[in-house]
Amino acid sequence: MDAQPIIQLDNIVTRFAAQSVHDGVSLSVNRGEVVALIGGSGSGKSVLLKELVGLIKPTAGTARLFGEDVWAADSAQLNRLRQRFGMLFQDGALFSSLSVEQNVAVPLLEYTRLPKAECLRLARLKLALAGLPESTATKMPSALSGGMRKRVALARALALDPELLFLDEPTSGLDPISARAFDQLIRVLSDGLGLTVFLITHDLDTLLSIIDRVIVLANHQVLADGTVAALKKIDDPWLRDYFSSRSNVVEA
Ligand SMILES: Nc1ncnc2c1ncn2[C@@H]1O[C@H](COP(=O)(O)OP(=O)(O)OP(=O)(O)O)[C@@H](O)[C@H]1O
Repeated sequence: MDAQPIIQLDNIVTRFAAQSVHDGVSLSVNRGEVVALIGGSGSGKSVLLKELVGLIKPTAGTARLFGEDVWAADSAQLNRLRQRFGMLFQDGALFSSLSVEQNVAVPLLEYTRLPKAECLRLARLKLALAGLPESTATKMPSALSGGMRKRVALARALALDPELLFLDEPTSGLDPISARAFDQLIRVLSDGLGLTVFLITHDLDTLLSIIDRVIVLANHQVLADGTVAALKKIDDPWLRDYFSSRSNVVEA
């Protein structure tokens, strides 16, 4: 195992005008871990993810990926970093005017010098990795179910063989069976490819089935960091509410 964390946030402070979102958030994720970030609506989970991938600049503190300070990196360094992680946005963010295989080929065309035919061939391999049948490759995203579109977005996030995957609410909008199948796919990919996964979720089933560690954001800071079993023992009102409002799932 790499001694250096793959993700490291130190003392992140985020303010939007008078609104304080983060006030000294520190956390780290090691290679091969599957870690979930949870917290109430508006607690700053998505903003933290955006700060990590170079989309929103924190007011203070450092965000490191693979040991490199994201916000001190020049554009060439940032480009290299971007090729080492994949990101699955909440809505999938597929290009509606491109076919499924063309969507998955976008990062390959952008970041490699491979000929287009080779990019499309690799795209079809990634679609298979994401559990999609060959017949989906030439379809348009609008012809697929929500679960299949998520898998296409996952295939695209895997296009450049990333070491790290960011997922923003991967199971939102999926029926329970598709959600569990998607969870298992993430775990299989993490175990099989040694992928490090950092995801935002509200889905307790995801936490219970595939997550190694959970980090809780509340009151602008990290409230807790540990396994689900450890978190359930913490005497905190937010955590108590979180688990009790979902107790039927926990018992099941
Ligand atoms: N670009 C922005 N400019 C100003 N305020 C923002 C911006 N992005 C997010 N915010 C604010 O920061 C706060 C945290 O937002 P964020 O989307 O990170 O919450 P979240 O924890 O992901 O919530 P949810 O679970 O509902 O998705 C919110 O109050 C939001 O309105």
